[in-house]
Amino acid sequence: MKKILIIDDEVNVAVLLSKFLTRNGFNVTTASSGSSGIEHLKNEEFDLVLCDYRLEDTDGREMLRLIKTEYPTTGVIIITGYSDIKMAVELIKMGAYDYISKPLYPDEILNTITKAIETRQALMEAADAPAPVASAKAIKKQAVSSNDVVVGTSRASKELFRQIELVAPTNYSVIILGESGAGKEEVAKSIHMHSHRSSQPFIAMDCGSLTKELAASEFFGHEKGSFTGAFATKIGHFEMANGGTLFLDEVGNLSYEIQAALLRTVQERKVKRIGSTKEIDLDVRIIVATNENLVDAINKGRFREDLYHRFNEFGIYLPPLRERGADIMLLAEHFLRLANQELGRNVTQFSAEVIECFMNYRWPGNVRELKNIVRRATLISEGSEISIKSLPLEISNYKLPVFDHGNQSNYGQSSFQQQQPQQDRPEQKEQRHDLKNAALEAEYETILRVLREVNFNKTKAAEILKIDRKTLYNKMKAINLK
Ligand SMILES: Nc1ncnc2c1ncn2[C@@H]1O[C@H](COP(=O)(O)OP(=O)(O)OP(=O)(O)O)[C@@H](O)[C@H]1O
Repeated sequence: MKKILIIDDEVNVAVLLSKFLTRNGFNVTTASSGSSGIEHLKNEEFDLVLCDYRLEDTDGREMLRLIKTEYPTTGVIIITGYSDIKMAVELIKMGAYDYISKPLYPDEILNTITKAIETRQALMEAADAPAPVASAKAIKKQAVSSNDVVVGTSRASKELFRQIELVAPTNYSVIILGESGAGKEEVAKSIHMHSHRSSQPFIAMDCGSLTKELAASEFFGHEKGSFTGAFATKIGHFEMANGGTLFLDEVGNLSYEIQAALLRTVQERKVKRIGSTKEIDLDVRIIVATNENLVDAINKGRFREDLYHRFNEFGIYLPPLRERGADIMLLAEHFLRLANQELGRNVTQFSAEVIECFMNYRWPGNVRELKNIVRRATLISEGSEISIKSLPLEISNYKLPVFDHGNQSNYGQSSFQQQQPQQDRPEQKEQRHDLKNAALEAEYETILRVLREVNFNKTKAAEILKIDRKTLYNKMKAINLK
């Protein structure tokens, strides 16, 4: 069970947070002052410290400095009031994993904590087992990295990493094209990690979940009182990424107006917070990702051609997982190691049948789907090997596509017939009847089913599930689908 230390002198906040996190499976200790927090840290090891910025006997900056020096592997998240956001950005640069602003929202807290713990795990694992993962040194250098990156051995991956190495040291803007879940954000992080900006921030924005109203303020920030609801000054993502890299995911979803404002900012290399007259100089490298061909979006009048050319100084195509043969098992083994660590299991291998299934399956959700399948299989496996019984039926029953007129395998042809799932196996039925997790399990299954139906297109999935994209995004993160 992951251990969290909450340091907050507002006892009500600490108690509420502690109850919430305990309900969500964490082992929580609270401290009402900086000094008692330090005592706890001396006595036991914590995965994460949640520390309020304003403490009576010290402050978040001092606590962070101390924790990073004495307990460098412990993650730190700072809790701030609205007016402390600028300070929070500096704290992140000093090594805090993230900050959470008050008022605190459960979804946000849980997501941030989960990511922070994943990062810690990834860093510790990188230190233990460097190959075939990118070197521990490279990963540690990029404090923003949330995962180890497996460098594939397939021809497609070798070409991909050649391109990453080629473009990383330059200041070129890059467009990464690839299916959902193929690892576009990981590619962006790798470019950042291999660039001279690696010690500076890497800021990722999911443009798909931005509403029109929010977008400008998220990109450019705003001054307190500049519009109704602007209760405090907000730093925009451009400003946060200054000196480093700004990664815009699903950039094709941005509205036309925001595209115009983006173009101006990129051309002028200056940003002004909404409601401010002060221009701030920018030195930001932009990397964008898309799962649709932006040229089609231009032809349909949804994407500005001038902005496209600004972004397209270098283009990288990230092939889908099904075209990256040898990488599949390399990634699967990596995710097995992560899952063992996370779940405290000792599953050491995949059965031959599982390997065959993995190599044949289409992986519409790409690396994200593989990660998720391996994690679930590790959880429900009883022995030291992942057997075919631990896979969902749509994967274990997946057969190689065949020609209509024969049974010769012909993967990727349009004339294939996919075999229908067989009856549920009794073992799987039993495993599903765990009442405690029934609601979560049902939500998980529904989200996963819908995502599969729409080839992991989050916008379409959110529409079908009748939730907004941001909520879907948060739920995917909470159940480890992101
Ligand atoms: N080479 C890799 N090594 C390790 N993990 C990877 C690799 N590629 C992808 N992943 C993992 O797979 C998941 C999906 O990757 P990522 O978020 O980068 O995909 P994406 O293409 O940006 O997805 P989306 O289009 O939905 O935003 C993440 O959990 C990521 O850590």
